[in-house]
Amino acid sequence: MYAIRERERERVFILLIVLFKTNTIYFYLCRDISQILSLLNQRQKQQVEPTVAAPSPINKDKYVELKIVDDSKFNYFNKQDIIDLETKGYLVKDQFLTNTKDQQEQQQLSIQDIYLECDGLYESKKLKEANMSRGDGKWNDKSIRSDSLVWLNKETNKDLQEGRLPNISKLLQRIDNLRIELNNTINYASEKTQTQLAIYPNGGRYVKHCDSFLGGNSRRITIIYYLNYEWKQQDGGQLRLYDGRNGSTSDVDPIGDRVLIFLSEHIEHEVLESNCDKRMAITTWLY
Ligand SMILES: O=C(O)CCC(=O)C(=O)O
Ligand SMILES: [Fe+2]
Repeated sequence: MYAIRERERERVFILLIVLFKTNTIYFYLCRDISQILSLLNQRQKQQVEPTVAAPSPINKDKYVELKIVDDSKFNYFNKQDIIDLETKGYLVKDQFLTNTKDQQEQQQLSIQDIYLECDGLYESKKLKEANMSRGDGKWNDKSIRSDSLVWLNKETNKDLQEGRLPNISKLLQRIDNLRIELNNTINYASEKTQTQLAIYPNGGRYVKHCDSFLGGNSRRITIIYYLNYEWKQQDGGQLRLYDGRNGSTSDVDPIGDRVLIFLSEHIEHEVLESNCDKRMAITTWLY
């Protein structure tokens, strides 16, 4: 009798030890999982503000100093545009395709034809989901950046090289004329460019960011050509521009045939939620 009780006590004791140990293991497991979760959380927070702050303006009135050296070369731009770029950091030009002094240019191109070519690229799956990169990290999170894109650089894009995108090619030439005009009128000295087509699906957005990193690449000007020629207010997808000096914001509607130009290094911006089927824009960066 006594021996049986002794054995039972032993069993209970062993059971208690086992329970204690499994609890300990459970405790450590929980601790590790919560550490992993908090690390993931921290990373997610970093993703929401993925860029370093934009550099300060040279003074409170001007982001940069742009000096007009030859105003006879103005075609798309005028003196006020240059002042806007210096002081507000951005400017908007509407009816881009027809608003040129060049008579021939006015006739040549229709936004519908450009849109159709872009849509063709999308439908033939030439666009890839965009990544965000910062330092050596790369993220792909739809709630942060939801567009898909294709690079439209002549050096690398076969469709452009082989003449399959005649309307887009003409548009790119017009956009490049802006670069040449800046070089001629304000000595901008920009030789290198980079261009992409980006399409946002319904519900898409791109959180606040800066196109150029301090001490990183050297994108100086962002030129965006909007393609939604039937855009309506309820389609949303405005580009919110932040004024780093006083925190004020300006929302630019992504209206078709509109060109938005801003200082890549200074103007932080955010694509607000888009509610149309495909929000399309072609963006060129001047280096
Ligand atoms: O499409 C836009 O309005 C801006 C897109 C943008 O900010 C970007 O691609 O860096
Ligand atoms: Fe951007």
